[in-house]
Parts: sequence; structure tokens; C-alpha cells
Amino acid sequence: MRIDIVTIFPEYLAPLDVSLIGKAAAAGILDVRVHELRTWTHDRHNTVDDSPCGGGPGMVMKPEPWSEALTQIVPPGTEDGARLIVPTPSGRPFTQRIAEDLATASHLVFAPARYEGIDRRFIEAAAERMPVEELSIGDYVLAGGEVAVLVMVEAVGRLLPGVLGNAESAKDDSFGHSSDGGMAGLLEGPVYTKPASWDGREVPPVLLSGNHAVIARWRRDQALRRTSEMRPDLIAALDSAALDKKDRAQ
Ligand SMILES: N#Cc1c(-c2ccc3ccn(Cc4ccncc4)c3c2)n[nH]c1N
Repeated sequence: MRIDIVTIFPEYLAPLDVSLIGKAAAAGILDVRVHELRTWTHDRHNTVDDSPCGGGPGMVMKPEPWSEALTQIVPPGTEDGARLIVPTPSGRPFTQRIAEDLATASHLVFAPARYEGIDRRFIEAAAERMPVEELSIGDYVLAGGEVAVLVMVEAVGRLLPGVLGNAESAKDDSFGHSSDGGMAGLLEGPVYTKPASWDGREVPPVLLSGNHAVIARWRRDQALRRTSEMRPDLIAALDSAALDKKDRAQ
């Protein structure tokens, strides 16, 4: 997968050079390219913004630099497999399902804006060339989209084959809507490791029993408990077939 990120703060994306994504890029699984938006300005001040038409607070990002950037990154006729992702507080909620969908793309272009956002006409023009996703990473207000790009690139990148050391762990994700182990749509329960006793606190004996069927049942019960406590909305959303009556009674 190729990932292009256009921003006026390239240094904000430096964390993509480390850990999971950095290793994937070094292994050739990911081709991550960060671009300075001002590359596509032509005035002496490298202007990327202007006052909002109709008045109002702040500034709006001009469509021209973004359009020139996108045209160079995705030249006409090469749009197949390319998707434009625009982080915005007014976007669709970014979820694991969306991450899984984006992980199937061959080329993602991220447009993290600043100020009050990008002139709408850029989005409209881009949507005539390729799919455009306007996404939000949560119900709070940030100062720009770069943080959202870091979140989305990690959530998508970890799903790509060969990125996670143990491919299984991606299947047991929280919010994992995967069908594995009957945990679909539930939050992960508690995890433990050695030592068996620490600070006067014991690892639940069931986890040391070696009885994998009992352990699996215990983990599912813990996942249900955790989900009911932290995200009752997810319980309500679970398909009844996925949740037998016994579970509902808990
Ligand atoms: N994803 C996401 C986001 C953002 C976000 C994303 C991109 C931009 C570009 C500019 N801003 C600042 C701004 C613009 C308009 N209204 C309020 C603030 C952004 C915020 N805020 N909160 C989220 N969950």
C-alpha cells in the first residue's frame, strides 16, 4: 500500500517513521510519503489560506494548492485503487470497520487541513476523480487533521499482512467485528502475564488451568462484562444471533 500525506506541518507526521509503521515502511509493506502543501503555492508568501467568503471567524484553506498536490500525487488516469481521506470534525465516525475497508485500498491520500478546513470545491472536484471519505476520529475538536492521520494510518497499517508480528492479534481487536472466537463486536476483556502473584494480586486461576474451552468461555464472559460496563451501546447493537439468551441475562 502507498500512503501519501499532504500537510503544512510535515514534522507532525515524524512518528510514522518509528515502531509499527516505520518497520512496515522499512520492510516495503508500506510506501509512506509526506508532502509539504506549500510546495504547490506560487506566490512569494506561499499562501495556503484566505478569509472565509460570507464572513465568519478564522481562515479557510485555498482549493488551488490542494488540487495541484492531488493531481501530482494521483495523475489523471491513475485513480484506480486511490482513495482520498479528509479528516474533519464534521466527518463520519472513523471505526474499525472503516479501517478494515481502507486496508483493502492500494493507495490512500490523506488531506489533513488546518484553520477552518478546506474550500468545499476541492472536495467536490476530487470526488469526481476518486472516492473521498470525510472522517472524524471522535467527538472533540482538534486544531487540525494531522493527529487524525496518525490514528488512521496506524489503525489501517496494523491490519496489513506482515505488519503485526502475530497476525492473530489483529483478529482479537477491541471493537473487533471479526467473526473469530465469538467475540465479534465486543471489547477485549482483561489480560494478564507472569508473575502469577504480584502485589498480593493473583492471576485468575482459570487462566492457569490449561483448559482452553473453559478459558475461552471465561474470556467471552469477561468481554461481555467489559462491554456492558464501558459500551452498553455495543451490546444493544449486537445481532441477537451473536448473543444467546444466557449472555443477555448476565
Ligand atoms: N478527524 C478529526 C477531527 C478534527 C479536525 C480535523 C481536521 C481539521 C482541520 C482544521 N481543523 C480545526 C477545526 C476546523 C473546523 N472546526 C473546528 C476546528 C480540524 C479539526 N477535530 N476533531 C476531530 N475528531
